[in-house]
Amino acid sequence: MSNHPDFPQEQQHLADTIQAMRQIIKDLENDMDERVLKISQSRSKKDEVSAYVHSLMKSDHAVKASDIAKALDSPYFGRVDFREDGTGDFEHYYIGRTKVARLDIETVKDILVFDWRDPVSTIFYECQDGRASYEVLGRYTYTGDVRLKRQYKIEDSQLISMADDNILSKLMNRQQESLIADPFLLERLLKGAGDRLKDIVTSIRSEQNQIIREPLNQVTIIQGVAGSGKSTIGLHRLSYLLYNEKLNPEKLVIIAPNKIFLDYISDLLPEIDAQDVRQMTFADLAAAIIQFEPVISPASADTEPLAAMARWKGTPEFIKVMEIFLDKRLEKFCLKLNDISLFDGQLVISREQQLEKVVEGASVPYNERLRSLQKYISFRIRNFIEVYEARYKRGEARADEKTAARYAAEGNQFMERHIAKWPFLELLAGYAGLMQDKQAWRKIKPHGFTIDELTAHTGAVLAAGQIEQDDLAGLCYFKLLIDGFTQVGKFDHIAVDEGQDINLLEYIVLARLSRNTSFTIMGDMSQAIHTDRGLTSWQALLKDVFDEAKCRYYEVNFSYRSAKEIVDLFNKVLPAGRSKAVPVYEIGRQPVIERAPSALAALTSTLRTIEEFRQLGCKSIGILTKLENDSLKLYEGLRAAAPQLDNLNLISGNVLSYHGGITVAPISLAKGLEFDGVIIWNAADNKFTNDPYDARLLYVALSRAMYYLHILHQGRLTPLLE
Ligand SMILES: Nc1ncnc2c1ncn2[C@@H]1O[C@H](COP(=O)(O)OP(=O)(O)OP(=O)(O)O)[C@@H](O)[C@H]1O
Repeated sequence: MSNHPDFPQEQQHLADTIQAMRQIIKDLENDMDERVLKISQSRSKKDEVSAYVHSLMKSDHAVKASDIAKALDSPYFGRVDFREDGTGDFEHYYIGRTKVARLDIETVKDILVFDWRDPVSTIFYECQDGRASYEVLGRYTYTGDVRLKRQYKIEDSQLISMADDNILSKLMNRQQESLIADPFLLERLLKGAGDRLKDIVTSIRSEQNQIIREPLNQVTIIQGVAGSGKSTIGLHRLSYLLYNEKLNPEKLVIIAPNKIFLDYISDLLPEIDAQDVRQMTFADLAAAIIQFEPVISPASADTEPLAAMARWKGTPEFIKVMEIFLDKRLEKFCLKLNDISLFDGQLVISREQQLEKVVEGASVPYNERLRSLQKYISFRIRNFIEVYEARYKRGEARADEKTAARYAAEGNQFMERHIAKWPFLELLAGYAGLMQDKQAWRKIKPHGFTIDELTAHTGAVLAAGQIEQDDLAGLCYFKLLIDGFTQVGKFDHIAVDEGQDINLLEYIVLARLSRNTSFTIMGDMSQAIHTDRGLTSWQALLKDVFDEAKCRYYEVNFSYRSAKEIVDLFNKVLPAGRSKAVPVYEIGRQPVIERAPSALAALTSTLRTIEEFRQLGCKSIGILTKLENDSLKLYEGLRAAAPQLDNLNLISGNVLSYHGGITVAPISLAKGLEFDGVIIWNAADNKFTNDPYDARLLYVALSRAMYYLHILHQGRLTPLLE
């Protein structure tokens, strides 16, 4: 690539750019010095507005100077030559991670490098067969010819290599032989998993670019096969939205399945300027809503009828029960309301007046209704006493000090006694009460469990001071109905990863926290491996939660993670009717399937394979088991058999961070992660039957591997792989 005929020219361009960048940094620094002077001059003239503007500009320039300085090593990675229809010459646009522009921008030539998130950069990512267009502010569209698309590898301010026009879209038409010929992408894909998810700014594909640049205020759903870059695209989209919509990162949140996954994506966020975006699991969010850290019951609902109950608790039907419960309670309260007569009959608050206060407003929370009546009564009483006191102080004949004191005491006493009997609801007690109110459940016709089973089970867990994972959404919604979401502000955008594992009620809670129903939801229905929670289909989500929202649904089927040999294998275990993954590169080594006559033999083979993978250059190795217990035993077995193994880590439910190296993990917790090499600990037929649940679990396991896969089975091999 360095023998490209334009190489010397590009070297010169790079040198010129770097020199210009240094000059811009100097100009920015000079400008900052001048601003310091101007700030103090403005202050001495008591012109705080000017001082404020100068200090804003100063900090803005400080950030720019630091960003440009960081970009000196590698100012850009791409270039496109574009001529808008109806205009004269082709313009060269250089694309990098940071915008580099002179202080005064008079023409486009003053922008030396465009940020990858700028509208024009779309040409670089999406140019198809010599034509491209880009949109600015969602209103202006520029269309034209693309003469050249060029990629660069620049390190330490030196041009290492370059290549022209390798557009995946051309290859996409050749589905049969869809392997990518783009050397830059190939190099990137062969780089290995490393410890954390990586940014793909330099190699975003056309179909990914479209998703990243979807408008803010809509529900964007990305359904994609394993390794298709859903998490990566979703996070780049956040970066794009922050940059273009000028959002406050604190108002963006990523909801991910567990802490391990959050740790796994943590390195990528600063790379794409999204480090301040909030990151939490649904349980974290629930704790913020209900305002205490719940003790989650360790028992899992993986057997029927517990799983069926847990599934049901994630449906909108549960809301109906809560509403009936609260409506009835409010109705009962209203029935008990009577005219209030105080102060020798001089103050009467009629039942109708009180009722009006209680039923006022459409979606006022239950406790708030009571509180508003309380405030109203208290106001009327205070008002009466104040007016009476004023009358007596003015010396009016029919008012005296003694009566004023008596009225004040009567008012206070009344408020205390009267309100004490009101049925205000505390969250947990109220939720427990819901489980005891048979009337509220009357209309529910459950499948796979009885209402008595559900209410007794949930009541017992609550009585033990615990909460089940599957009650969190219900508790949040109950909180909404009784107090509202007063403590958690609304988010400008919510990104949900592994979105298939979030149930409808959880989505309903999230939707109530979203300012403009602005979501990016990434997931894969083929990876729905929880029997007790999650979605049954994206259609159900669109219909039951987002029926009134603007929605955009994407399917991505290219698998960028795994080599063709691995993709071919995991495609085999996918249940019929599911979209197959399309591989984009191959490695030339088939996965190995090995029968181990005993657990000891499997352990020996695991150690041998680890060594072999290391020889092949694997930095990260995953050893995956079906169950968490198996992982624990295997980890201990490996520790005992090979104490010298360095960086051997176990992932279990209470582990919060991911360390890379050799990871022993149950498949459910390895979801979302990837490894250079994967060993499946036991793919025997008694572990993975023909059941669709087992098929999905195995699919997740196999698709964690980038290059190498070794499948052990103790006993007969699972029919899924035969
Ligand atoms: N355009 C791209 N250029 C380079 N690498 C890419 C690109 N798109 C995706 N990848 C790589 O593909 C791998 C899989 O990406 P990611 O983990 O985001 O996929 P996913 O769809 O969320 O996977 P899963 O659902 O299986 O967890 C990552 O290593 C990512 O860096």
